[in-house]
Amino acid sequence: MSQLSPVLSMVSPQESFGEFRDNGLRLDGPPSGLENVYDYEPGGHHPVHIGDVLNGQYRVVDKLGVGGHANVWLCRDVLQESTQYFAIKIIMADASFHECHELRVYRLLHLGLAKTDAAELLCLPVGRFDIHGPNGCHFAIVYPVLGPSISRLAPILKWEDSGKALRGRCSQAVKAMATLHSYGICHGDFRPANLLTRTKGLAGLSEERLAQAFGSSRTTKLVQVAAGQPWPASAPRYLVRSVNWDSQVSGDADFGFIDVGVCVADFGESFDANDLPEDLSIPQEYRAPEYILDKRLGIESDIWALGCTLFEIRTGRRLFDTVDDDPDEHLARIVKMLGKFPEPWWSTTWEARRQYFDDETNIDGRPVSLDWWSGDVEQAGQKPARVPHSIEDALTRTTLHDAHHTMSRDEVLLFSDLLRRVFRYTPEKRISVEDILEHAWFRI
Ligand SMILES: Nc1ncnc2c1ncn2[C@@H]1O[C@H](COP(=O)(O)OP(=O)(O)OP(=O)(O)O)[C@@H](O)[C@H]1O
Repeated sequence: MSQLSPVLSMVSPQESFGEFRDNGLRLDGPPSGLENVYDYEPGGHHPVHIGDVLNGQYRVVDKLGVGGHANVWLCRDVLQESTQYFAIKIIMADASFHECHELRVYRLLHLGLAKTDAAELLCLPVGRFDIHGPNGCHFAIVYPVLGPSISRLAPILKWEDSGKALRGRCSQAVKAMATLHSYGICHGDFRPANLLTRTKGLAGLSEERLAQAFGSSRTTKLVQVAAGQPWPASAPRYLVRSVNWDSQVSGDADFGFIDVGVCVADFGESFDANDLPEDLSIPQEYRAPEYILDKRLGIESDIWALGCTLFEIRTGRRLFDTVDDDPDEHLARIVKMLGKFPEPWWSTTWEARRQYFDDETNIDGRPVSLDWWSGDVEQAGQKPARVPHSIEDALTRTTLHDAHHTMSRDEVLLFSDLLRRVFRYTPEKRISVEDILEHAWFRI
């Protein structure tokens, strides 16, 4: 979910209050990978401890992830005789309101997607309940348990032919989007972080065995800044670090609980292709130029994000990596790689263009970048340009020194051909998701 509630949409707690938000607690350890301590207050996260039973049915066994507006807990269904695990996403109280974006996933259920062959490619909810706690009322959505993001697989799995395996994951990603598009739904936030792997072998596994597999004592205590106060009901006694999937794959060919199939999650930004939103919270790197420049969204902007995602899955690198999510730098990187924008974008719409490129192109028709642009030191004659000047160049560079993502010259050419069809500036000329699936790159 990437949507912001009225209260939580404030830029950052620090900026909004002019000082650090403080609930009187601090972590007794490093904060990396943990939710914000100050989000444990009315309107924020529900305080959870390992062993808590949610809704009289789900015992919390571990933590699966931390998002902008929710924590995801690994829970065992205590009402079932056989051991079954679920992922329970508990949304912050201030984000648990009727139009909560997380609930958009139910549109997929209403359309009957759970009954299609493609259902296993989509992370669909299997239940829902509310939690009334000290910080308010929280939506809790029950999902199947998924594994790590697809983009982390290549370095941690020891595939014999990682090229083939990664193209297979790409094909599943395309099929998932093709299914959504065939139902008139755009995902809206299609990117590797929202493409998780499925899991296997969890059903029937004891909690002890699970704890052994993921390791215990991944908690960090919370302590009170001013000692002697009563412990606030709004906060847990400790925060829990999310499961470390790497521990599941450090061994041999057995990938532990990870099933390498792709499952698309997070439909919080999804929209109806016939009822387009004005805004989207997809991160800058995956935004199509027509959205950045014209605020135009549609099936084609989903396909642009899919192209970025395919590149990232296959190469392990971001295609358009920007510093500080700067839209102008992003556009400059796109132009550097794909060429001059059409009018009126080039001369009028993109106001900052003259900070990056000359008006005229060179004799090859390529845009001439201004030499002081920090993203491109080509003209200083010192180091090679840091920004790739074509898709082919990007593919060659990113895979050159990375054993997990090496590509043959033939594959570079075929994959560049596919991506050039994806990254057409005119949205209507962009390749459709069905035609992507037919491309020769998938048949290498
Ligand atoms: N079904 C699931 N199974 C296992 N892990 C999950 C599942 N759903 C989410 N996660 C993990 O929890 C993390 C947080 O989930 P998610 O990104 O959906 O939260 P969010 O608050 O909606 O995020 P944001 O608003 O930042 O996009 C994910 O990055 C993922 O690692």
